[in-house]
Parts: sequence; structure tokens; C-alpha cells
Amino acid sequence: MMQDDKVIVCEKLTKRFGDFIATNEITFNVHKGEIFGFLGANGAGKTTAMRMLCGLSSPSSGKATIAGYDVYTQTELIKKNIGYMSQKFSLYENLTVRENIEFFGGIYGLSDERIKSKTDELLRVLGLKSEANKLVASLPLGWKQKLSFSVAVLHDPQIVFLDEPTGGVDPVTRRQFWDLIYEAADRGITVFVTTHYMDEAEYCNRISIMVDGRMEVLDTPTNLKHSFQARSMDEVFYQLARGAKRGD
Ligand SMILES: Nc1ncnc2c1ncn2[C@@H]1O[C@H](COP(=O)(O)OP(=O)(O)OP(=O)(O)O)[C@@H](O)[C@H]1O
Repeated sequence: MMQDDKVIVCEKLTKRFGDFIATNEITFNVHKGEIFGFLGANGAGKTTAMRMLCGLSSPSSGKATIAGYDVYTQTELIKKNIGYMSQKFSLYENLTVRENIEFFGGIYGLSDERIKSKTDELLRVLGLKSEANKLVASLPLGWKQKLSFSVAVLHDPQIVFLDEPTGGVDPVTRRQFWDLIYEAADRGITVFVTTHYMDEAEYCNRISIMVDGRMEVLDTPTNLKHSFQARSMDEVFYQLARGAKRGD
């Protein structure tokens, strides 16, 4: 791949809290349109790393650029060029589906015309036309997650960060969610995703696994299974994570 194809460039990125090193010299690149899985047991340092990559927390040392922007000095430009979805903060439950889409379109600074066409397109693609005027609170969790993802890429960001986006739903619903991820990646949106589900890990182009603040491995699911002589990603993860000191 070409040099300028890299949308995340990270070199020895570190975050300390006093004497404690939450994220320890992580070095990796992510390419345009890639689906990059960011795995690790509880407490491994994923959220801390992700917050630095999104321009929400200043690193203690190391370097990183996101969509070409520096994580120390260009955090506003980073925020304009990324989308973000987490399990916890997503949609307004007390607004309708349509109102949520319009709200986020407004936040992202899309024109009224663009918001209208995007809203119609989204409702059609998600099969939510007849639910447009229903409160988000009334939707099943799987639909909320799909809507939440669609809203996170409404402004066609260069990268979308997904923090455990599919918690609490069954594998079939998760698979449908991943169809949306593939579509976004096909459109050139880079996807950076944390998950605890190993079936989802298999869907990623490459996976990194964090152990106690360090990025222990980074490769394709196939290569990882091969080098750990494991039948599944579950086994790879277990072999790495059982040595971890942190977590619960
Ligand atoms: N503000 C903070 N001050 C001190 N320690 C912190 C702070 N934020 C995180 N930590 C510690 O850093 C470590 C990594 O936490 P982090 O939330 O990044 O892990 P994680 O991999 O995202 O785990 P999880 O999957 O549970 O969210 C944990 O031991 C946590 O207690």
C-alpha cells in the first residue's frame, strides 16, 4: 500500500496516570478503508488509547496523526474528520428516528437539503421508513445500534471509531450490523472497532490485541490463528489474555 494511504499513524503512543502506564508505547498504522479490530481484556488500555486517537485526551509521549492531523495540536480538525459511536452515548431516546438523524446532521454542519436527502436515504437503506416518526426508545436494541452507526457516518468521516458497538445483541443481529460496516469501508471510510466478541474479530481485516497496556500482536485473523496454532480467534485471545495482570 502507498505511504499516503495511512489514515492512522501511531508511534510509541503512551499515556501515564501518575506512575501507572495505561497505554504503553503502542505503534501501528491503519490504512484507508481498512477494518481494524482493537481487542484486549478489560483494563488493557483500549479506551485510553482510543480517547487519545480521537483527540479527547493528550498523550504523555509518542506521536500519532489521525487523517493527517496531529493528536497534540490539531484535535479540533481530528474531531471534524471522524465519527464516533459507543455503546453508552449514542442517540436521543426521547426523539424520533427522523429527529435524531436531523439533529446529528445539524451538529455535523450538513446543509438542510443534504440532511433531507441523507435522512430519506438512511430510512430506506435501514428499512426504517415506517418507524421514522417513532421514538428511538421504542426500537429494539439492534435497530438502535444500526441507526447509531449510520448517524456516526452521516457526514462521511474519514475514520469511524466504534467502541463495543454491538453489546447485548445476538450473533445474527451483529452480522447485520457488520454489513453496514463493510458498506462504509467500501465507501473508503476506515473503521476502528473495539469488541469483546470473537466472531466479530474474525470479520476484521487486521486485529491488534492489547495486554496490560502493550500491543502484543497485530496481524490478520488468519495469520494470528496460524502463528498461535489456534483454531479460532477465541483461542488466540485466550492464550494472550491469560497472561494479563490487569482486568477483572
Ligand atoms: N483517569 C485515569 N486515572 C487513573 N487510571 C486510569 C484512568 N483511566 C484509566 N485508568 C486505568 O488505566 C487502565 C486501562 O483502562 P482502559 O479503560 O483504557 O482499559 P480498557 O482496555 O478500555 O478496558 P475496558 O474494556 O474495561 O473498557 C485501567 O487499569 C484503568 O483503571
